[in-house]
Amino acid sequence: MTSRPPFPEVSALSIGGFVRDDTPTPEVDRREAVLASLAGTVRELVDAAIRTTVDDGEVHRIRDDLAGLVDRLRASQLPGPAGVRFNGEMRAWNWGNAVVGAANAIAPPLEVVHDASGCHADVVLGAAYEGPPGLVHGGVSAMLLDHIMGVTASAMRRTTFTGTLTMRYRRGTPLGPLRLEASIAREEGRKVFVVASIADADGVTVEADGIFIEPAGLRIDPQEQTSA
Ligand SMILES: CCCCCCCCCCCCCC(=O)SCCNC(=O)CCNC(=O)[C@H](O)C(C)(C)COP(=O)(O)OP(=O)(O)OC[C@H]1O[C@@H](n2cnc3c(N)ncnc32)[C@H](O)[C@@H]1OP(=O)(O)O
Repeated sequence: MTSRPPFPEVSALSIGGFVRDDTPTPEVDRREAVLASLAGTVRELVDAAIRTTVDDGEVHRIRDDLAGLVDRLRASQLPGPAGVRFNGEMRAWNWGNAVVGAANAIAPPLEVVHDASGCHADVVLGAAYEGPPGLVHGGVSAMLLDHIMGVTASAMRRTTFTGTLTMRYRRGTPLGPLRLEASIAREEGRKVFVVASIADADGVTVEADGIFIEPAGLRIDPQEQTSA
């Protein structure tokens, strides 16, 4: 669910940990849309479950119905997490990602947009992300900022890991519509210094700065990856 800037030459990319998978892009797009549709409904389910006031008997009947649906999904499963894959056109997909995964109902999902100064994302956080009453959980704020800062640091041309992440919670972040922004402050060798914020309609609620590091020896030429 991340918008893509123009691709650099494949040989210029550093994609440690990604798995080369030569599924054609139209097929990736088709399957992603199918799984996103399911995740959207599951996300609705999570919100509905949190906020339901139906009686106990109805809750138990719904639970039993859902257990049957889980069994149907379990009929064919990946052996582990979804991972991150990319094909020869550098179409990347990370359907299980906690923040942007198309198949992950836990992900809001964040739709990260690359812009002239870095990245931004508009998101609406509902009851599933609550910490203090009516406010976003501080760990959720950190998770979303970590992701958009990592995407900003990687700039779709290198792999960076979060080294240090510092948060300043200036005031409570209300559930509802929010805007995240991130930009690169400076770079020193393999270290990328990123600043970011979350804002509501009244201004910034959380500020973050982080050091994202391109690990030594993690540069992997995607041409050398075997199809999986
Ligand atoms: C097409 C491509 C698209 C890609 C899109 C991807 C988007 C993904 C978005 C995902 C977003 C989500 C993102 C996530 O969730 S990433 C998941 C959370 N992060 C981790 O799991 C990272 C775990 N740690 C490590 O892997 C290593 O320790 C790292 C990689 C961090 C460094 O290990 P490495 O062995 O390489 O380091 P080095 O010892 O050679 O030191 C190198 C320099 O760095 C300095 N340093 C070291 N550690 C830290 C530190 N903790 N803070 C500050 N600075 C540190 C050090 O002093 C030195 O500086 P200098 O002396 O040179 O000045």
